[in-house]
Amino acid sequence: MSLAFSLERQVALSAVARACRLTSSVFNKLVKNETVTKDDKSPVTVGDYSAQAVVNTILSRAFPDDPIVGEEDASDLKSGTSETAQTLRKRITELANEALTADLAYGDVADWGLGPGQERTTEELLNAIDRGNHAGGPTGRMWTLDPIDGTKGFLRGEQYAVCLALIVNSRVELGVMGCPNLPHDLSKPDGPRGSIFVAVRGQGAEQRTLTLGDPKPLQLPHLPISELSFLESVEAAHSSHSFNDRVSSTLGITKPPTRMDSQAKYCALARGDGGAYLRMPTGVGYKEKIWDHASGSLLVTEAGGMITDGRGAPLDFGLGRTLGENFGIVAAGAEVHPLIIAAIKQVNEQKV
Ligand SMILES: Nc1ncnc2c1ncn2[C@@H]1O[C@H](COP(=O)(O)O)[C@@H](O)[C@H]1OP(=O)(O)O
Ligand SMILES: [Mg+2]
Ligand SMILES: [Mg+2]
Ligand SMILES: [Mg+2]
Repeated sequence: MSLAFSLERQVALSAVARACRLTSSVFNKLVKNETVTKDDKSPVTVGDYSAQAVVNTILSRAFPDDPIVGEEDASDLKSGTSETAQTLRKRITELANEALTADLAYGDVADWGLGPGQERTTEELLNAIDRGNHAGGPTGRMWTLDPIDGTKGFLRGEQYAVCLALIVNSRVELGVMGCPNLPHDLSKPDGPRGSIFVAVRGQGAEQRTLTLGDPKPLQLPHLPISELSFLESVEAAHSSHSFNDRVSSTLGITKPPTRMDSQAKYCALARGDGGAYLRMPTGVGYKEKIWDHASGSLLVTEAGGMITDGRGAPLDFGLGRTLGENFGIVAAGAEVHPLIIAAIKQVNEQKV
């Protein structure tokens, strides 16, 4: 008898591993005009588009009936007539095809449309990106993809993650994250780096190499307050650093926060770095997206930790493309999590 979601896990690992090779190689070659600004003022690069094209192409071939909720869409790319738009389309086609046609590697199956000779046309690849336009919702199977989470970190040469999760009836069942720049040891930032993380509900969490070898099970250690350090965003606009400071003081945490872009924070947490991830909104109005938390939330719970919003409510992945009214994120070891929720309440009460 095979384990639940074993095929989905194999496909997702293969897709994320290929996307990570693409994003790592594109970083060194990015040139002017390969990064554009979206309507919400956030950046998107040829790396984000090509990685979404690669992952969606593989998913569509392996699971043709599964909808995908992906961050990027190709409408501007398809309609653009400028020289920049034409260059972007050409680059995305080259990069995605390079990744899709690379030799079969560990776990790959040629039937997924991979390997030499499996080139796609520009139109096919842009349509694959747009397979990510699903609206989400409470029932059925769906994948959610952030092809580059933490694009600002990616552009700085710092942390980012390729994040893919399978949601069934609002519940995350499988999560895979590739972190090409994450140091194996955070205290040695110039040492070896790059890992892929995977979790399946009820089957635990593990860390592997970027070529999917050497699986290591992950278990969140119990860290006393004296050893805790909050994992938080680099970008001050994405989560409130000052609020975290106040929660930290309330809890008696003395270690400085560890700032890191993207869902790499969940990966660091799951393997025992930091001990807690706190993300409180900087203002009203921003709704967290499901692709920004689905894979990370399962990784943390399968490593023995807990995750809720800032008020202690469960994250709701069945409301559409966003987490709806969930307010902030708290992820930590099971012993520390309730203490953080209590400290947040205390800080909020002091404010009024
Ligand atoms: N105002 C905001 N508040 C919270 N998160 C945001 C905000 N704007 C963008 N984000 C998202 O936060 C995530 C990165 O988080 P972090 O700063 O912790 O790395 C990205 O997915 C980013 O979206 P985007 O992918 O569009 O850049
Ligand atoms: Mg992204
Ligand atoms: Mg993101
Ligand atoms: Mg983005």
